[in-house]
Amino acid sequence: MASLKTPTLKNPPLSLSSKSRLPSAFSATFPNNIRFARSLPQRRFLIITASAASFSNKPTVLVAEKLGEAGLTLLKQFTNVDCSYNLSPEELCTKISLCDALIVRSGTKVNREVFESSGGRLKVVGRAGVGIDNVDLAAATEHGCLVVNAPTANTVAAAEHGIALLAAMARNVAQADASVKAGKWQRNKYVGVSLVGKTLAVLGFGKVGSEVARRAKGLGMHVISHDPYAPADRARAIGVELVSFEVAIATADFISLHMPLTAATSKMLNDETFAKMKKGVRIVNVARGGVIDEEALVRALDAGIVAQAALDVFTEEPPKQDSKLVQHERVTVTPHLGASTMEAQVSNLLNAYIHPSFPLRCIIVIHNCCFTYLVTSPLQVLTELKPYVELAEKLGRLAVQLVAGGSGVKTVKVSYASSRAPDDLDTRLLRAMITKGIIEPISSVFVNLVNADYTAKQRGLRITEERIILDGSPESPLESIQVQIANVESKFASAISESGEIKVEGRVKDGIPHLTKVGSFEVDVSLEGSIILCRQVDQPGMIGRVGSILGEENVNVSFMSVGRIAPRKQAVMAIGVDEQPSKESLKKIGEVPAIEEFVFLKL
Ligand SMILES: NC(=O)c1ccc[n+]([C@@H]2O[C@H](COP(=O)([O-])OP(=O)(O)OC[C@H]3O[C@@H](n4cnc5c(N)ncnc54)[C@H](O)[C@@H]3O)[C@@H](O)[C@H]2O)c1
Ligand SMILES: O=C(O)[C@H](O)COP(=O)(O)O
Repeated sequence: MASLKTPTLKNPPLSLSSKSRLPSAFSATFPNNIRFARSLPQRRFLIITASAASFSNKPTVLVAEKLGEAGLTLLKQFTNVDCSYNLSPEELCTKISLCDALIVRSGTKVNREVFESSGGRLKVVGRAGVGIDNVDLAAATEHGCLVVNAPTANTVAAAEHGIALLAAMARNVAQADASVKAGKWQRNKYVGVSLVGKTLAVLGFGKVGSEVARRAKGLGMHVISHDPYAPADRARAIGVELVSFEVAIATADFISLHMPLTAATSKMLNDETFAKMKKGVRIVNVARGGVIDEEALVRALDAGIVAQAALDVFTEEPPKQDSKLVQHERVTVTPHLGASTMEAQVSNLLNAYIHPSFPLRCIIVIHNCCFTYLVTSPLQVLTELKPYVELAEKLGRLAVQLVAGGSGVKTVKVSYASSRAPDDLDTRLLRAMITKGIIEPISSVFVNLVNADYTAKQRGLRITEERIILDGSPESPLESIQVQIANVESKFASAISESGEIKVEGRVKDGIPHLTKVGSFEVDVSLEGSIILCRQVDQPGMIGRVGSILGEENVNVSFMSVGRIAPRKQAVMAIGVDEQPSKESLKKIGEVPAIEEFVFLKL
């Protein structure tokens, strides 16, 4: 990561007209005229190219722990940055309701209370570092909040610290240093052990573990590793043999821990496992304190099973000053310094803000909730889908408002008609938006891609999807989207199709979502503002009568369309209005003799 610098501050923002200079793969226009990004072949990240002026309403980012200055400077161009360190849990909960994003390191507990206190405003938690064990991921998902980390920013720093601790422990550097400073000269007391030829077991052969292994090989150590999920060929490629946990701990002279803290790895080293280790084993932990049962480690040290330990991380941080483990003579400790190099501190925040995925995950998320979802797909696809995303949400909104009572929605069927091959259309985003459209009008839940499926499941809402393959040109991703709600009554009987479900269908025309079918009636009204649907007996003058009722109240009609079964038979009139008509006007519309039913729907 030494190649990561802070050059972006020197690069002028691209002008909005400079599209031709952007590699097409990363050229896209986003809401609020935010334009991202151009790639720099010589660097490994993308640059946010929106100028600060593009952001009319800057979101607020709470930076709760100290980060590199360069990254903060960059962040300040695009957001209002509130750097508030050492907040108490109560202070964090109070502040969070005013923030769109939160950036933390390992010292801040982002628990359920934090998400609950945010009142739905918090859209992204950025973890400037690797470990996300301090963030309640389930609560984040439930509250529709993305959690993003910077998984590679401090890999080398952590690996180097692991090696530093390994060597310092083997040669009693910290203890000898303290002794000399105390005026002693104890050459015999601090005789160390050599690393060369010794067996090192790396537990967790991920990013940090493999870098530690590589470096240990360079020191002449025999390196084995246990990692149930690591590919053996990746280990073999650097001369490391993957072995079982039992073999690893039984044969190692040194053990270095590099797995995440999870339910499965919690207290992985305990009385039972220490008992299976080679007598005199030495242990390094730069992963997470919780992977070791710390009391058991003290017992193993006292029993001589563990000769020495070097620890950068603790179950409780900072550990109690009188902790037996910390005070143990044969234990070397550092205050969670694994990521703390000058280089890693810069790259942490840059990784978090300039990494190809992070601007999309963070800046777009906090600028436009619709684009919360656009984090894992190529930008062109996302740009192309944008009007369909709007259409999907609006159809969901319309369909649920047509349900009598608005509740009891359990079964929704979505049909996507498209000329594209099924593999060519990822409908997750559309499904999430339909879910949002259905759930939000009838609840206080905030729905987005992160929590859509979870929220639907929680509410017992089953959404099935069907693809209708059309012949024709696959230029546009979709011809139409149809949303059907089964087993419910409608407050607008004409919305019930022949097969008994509430049915609405829409299309995108000239980039604008249109409602094109209600029940069995063809209509055509752009989905902007609000809509009045009327069923009437088809006869002259109806458009004029309703139009003048609305006109009297200065309600602007944006669109009108009539769908009928046959001349002079029943028809459905769809009227788009820019303003919400008063109750009186709606009552007057209902009193027009030819109108048999009507409904007002907010988009
Ligand atoms: N001390 C620090 O400042 C510091 C800095 C960076 C990373 N870390 C910590 O180091 C750890 C590793 O980070 P990383 O970036 O290498 O993560 P990583 O995800 O790349 O690697 C973790 C590896 O652990 C493996 N693993 C999971 N369960 C395991 C188990 N039961 N037994 C053995 N291996 C298991 C995974 O398969 C994975 O390969 C994390 O806990 C991280 O938080 C600490
Ligand atoms: O998980 C990590 O990235 C490391 O433990 C570093 O944590 P820090 O950002 O609190 O230094």
